[in-house]
Order: sequence, then structure tokens, then C-alpha cells
Amino acid sequence: MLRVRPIRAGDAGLLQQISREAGPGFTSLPDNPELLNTKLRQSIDAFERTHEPAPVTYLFVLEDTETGEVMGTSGVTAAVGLDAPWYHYHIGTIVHASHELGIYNEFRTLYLCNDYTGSSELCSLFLRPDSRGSGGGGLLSRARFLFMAQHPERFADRVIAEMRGFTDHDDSNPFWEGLGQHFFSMHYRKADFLTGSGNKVVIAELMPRHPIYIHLLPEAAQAVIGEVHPNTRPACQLLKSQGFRYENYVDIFDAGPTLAARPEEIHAIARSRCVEVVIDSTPPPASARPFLISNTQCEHFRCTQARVQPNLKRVHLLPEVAACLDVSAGDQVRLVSLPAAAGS
Ligand SMILES: CC(C)(COP(=O)(O)OP(=O)(O)OC[C@H]1O[C@@H](n2cnc3c(N)ncnc32)[C@H](O)[C@@H]1OP(=O)(O)O)[C@@H](O)C(=O)NCCC(=O)NCCSC(=O)CCC(=O)O
Ligand SMILES: NC(=[NH2+])NCCC[C@H](N)C(=O)O
Repeated sequence: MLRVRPIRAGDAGLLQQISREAGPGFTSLPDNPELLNTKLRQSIDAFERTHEPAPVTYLFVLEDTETGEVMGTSGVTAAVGLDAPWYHYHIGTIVHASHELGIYNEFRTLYLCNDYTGSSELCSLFLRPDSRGSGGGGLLSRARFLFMAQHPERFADRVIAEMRGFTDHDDSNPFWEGLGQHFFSMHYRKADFLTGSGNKVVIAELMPRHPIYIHLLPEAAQAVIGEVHPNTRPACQLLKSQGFRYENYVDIFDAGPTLAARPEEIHAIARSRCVEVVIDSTPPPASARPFLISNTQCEHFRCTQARVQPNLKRVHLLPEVAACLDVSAGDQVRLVSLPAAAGS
């Protein structure tokens, strides 16, 4: 069975492999073994010791319980912008009009801002390419919501996700070429790496702070504002189907869109509930529907998908599903129903 669990020291190799495979724009996992090991250690520490919305990242992995193979990651930072400013461009409107001359013009502008300060941020969603298209990506993405529903005191009252922006075949980004490049004379790949290595603030301080009129940017730069990387469309779709929306905030380097939602608007958080486990070897009835199910632990968090038919108080789990979740009869599990296509 596939399950999501917190990352452990033994998963260092997977993190490194993913950071190499993901390429530029996957800012949160830069290709640098030392930085990745620090992220891994901080995540282990966060599960064990942090109890409030602090600038710590919880990292999860997708594991095949039969083979022990790990094939993907996802993460959530409990609160961003509390130790260093967290920047976005907000797309606004400025009107220039002269009644006298009969001229009226609306211009779209980019405003540098810190509006998402203090939010929780979903990040680091990646499934190894040969495992895609079979439901693992959905499990990795949504498992975080059951964790957040179970441990709400650790997270903020707004959740965001910065979607990776568009890149050309040569790994360049037209928005960066049209704007950031003028202030740094550095390839997007390098600026992106510096950002992921914790230098985002240094870079941001060198970015223009005054509103930028979008129509003065090169057309290629304008065209990718709010556009996601083609490989990131499934990640975007997974969040939109959970209630996330684009509020006209984009990344200051590659103009990728940021999605946002309140926890109570996120379907898997708002609709999930806890029930008691009954272990039962009888196969579930044909009418059983796919559910996302997790245990209620923190550092021993486990989450999987299975067809079940819970009532208000209890759910019958096959022994292998209970083993996958590390739960026994009488324990509580948290569950929420999935779209029919997601849990096969
Ligand atoms: C994102 C994942 C993990 C998703 O895994 P899979 O590709 O297996 O997903 P899937 O199950 O096939 O599809 C998930 C949902 O997307 C839909 N879908 C598939 N292809 C699509 C496309 N081209 N355009 C729009 N929607 C698409 C499917 O119908 C399904 O929707 P339904 O469920 O509605 O049927 C993977 O694609 C990946 O590793 N991508 C490359 C890395 C990346 O760019 N990661 C995001 C970085 S941005 C980030 O990390 C922040 C966001 C975050 O952390 O969540
Ligand atoms: N616009 C961006 N490149 N933002 C960073 C997006 C990448 C993604 N959120 C990550 O976890 O790495």
C-alpha cells in the first residue's frame, strides 16, 4: 500500500535525488546536500518539538509499504515571513484619466508587498516521474490537510502555496529576463538557487520597490505573469479542487501564481472527522467509497487511501489498512471522502 509519513534521517538520498530531478523553480529543495540535510533535521525536530505556528517546515514522504521504497515528498511550513520578510507582487490597477481630454486608461501594476506574512505555506510537492498519474501525487498533497486538521494549533489561519512559474526549454524565465535580470545580471537558475538557499531577502532588497506598470514590460514577460510551469499543473489542480484560489499575488522572481485559502475553506480539513477503528477482515462492500484516512499521531503520523464505509462513530478497516496506518482496534482515525477517481 502507499502511505504518507514524516520524513526520517534515512530519506536523505530521496531528497537529494528529487532536488536534482526537479530542476530550477523548485525553490524549496535546492540541489545542495548540506542545505537538504539541514531541512531534513529541522523537519524531524519540528514534528517532535514545535507546537505553534513557527518558521519550521514539516516534510512528508510517500512510501510503498511492501517494498519500503520512497518516491515523493510534500511539505508545509507552519508560518512564513516571521524571521525574514516574505515578498510577493500584488497585481493591482491604477487608473489615469482626464475628463477634460476625454482620456481614460486602466493600467495593471505590480506592487511589492508582504501581505501573506504569517501564513502557513504548502511546499515541496514532488513525485518521481515514473510514479506519476496513479494517485500518489494526490495522496502526498492531501495528506498534509489531515495532519493540519489534527494539529491546528501548529498552523496559521491562512494557507498559501507558491506555484512554480513558467520556464522555457533552456530553464530561463521570461519574467525574470524582463524584470529581475536588469537588477542582478544573473541567470534565473542562479537567482533561484540563491533564493532556495535562504538568500531571498538579499535579492528582494535589490528588487524595484515602486509599482511597476505591467504594460511597460516585454511582452514575453507579461505573458507569463500568473502562469504555472507545465509540470506543476496537476499540483495546482489538486489545490484548486480543495478550495484554493488565486488572489492576484505572484512570485517576485518568476511571476508564478500564489494560491490561498483559509483552513476552514479547505475541503479535506473542513469535512474530515474522527471515528473509532474496528479491525475486520471482511472485504468492504461494493458500495464502499474511497476515503483519505490518517492516524491521529504527530511524529508517527501515517496517511493512506482506502475504500471504506464509515458510520458516524466507527470505521471497519482491513488488517493491512490498519497496519499501514499503525492503528489498533479502538484507536481513532481521521477520515474524509475522496473524489471517486482519486482513491482506486
Ligand atoms: C504535482 C505532482 C506530485 C502530482 O502528481 P501526479 O502527476 O501523479 O498527479 P495526478 O494524480 O496525475 O493528477 C493530479 C490532478 O491533476 C490533474 N491534472 C493532471 N494533469 C493536468 C494538467 N496538465 N492540467 C491540469 N490538471 C491536470 C489530474 O486530473 C488530477 O486531478 P483530479 O484529482 O481533480 O482528478 C507531480 O505532477 C509532480 O511531481 N510534478 C512536478 C513537480 C512540481 O512541479 N511540483 C509542484 C511544485 S509547487 C509546490 O510544491 C507548491 C504546491 C504544493 O506543495 O502543493
Ligand atoms: N514561484 C516560485 N518559483 N516559487 C517557488 C515555487 C516552488 C514550490 N512552491 C516549492 O516548494 O519549491
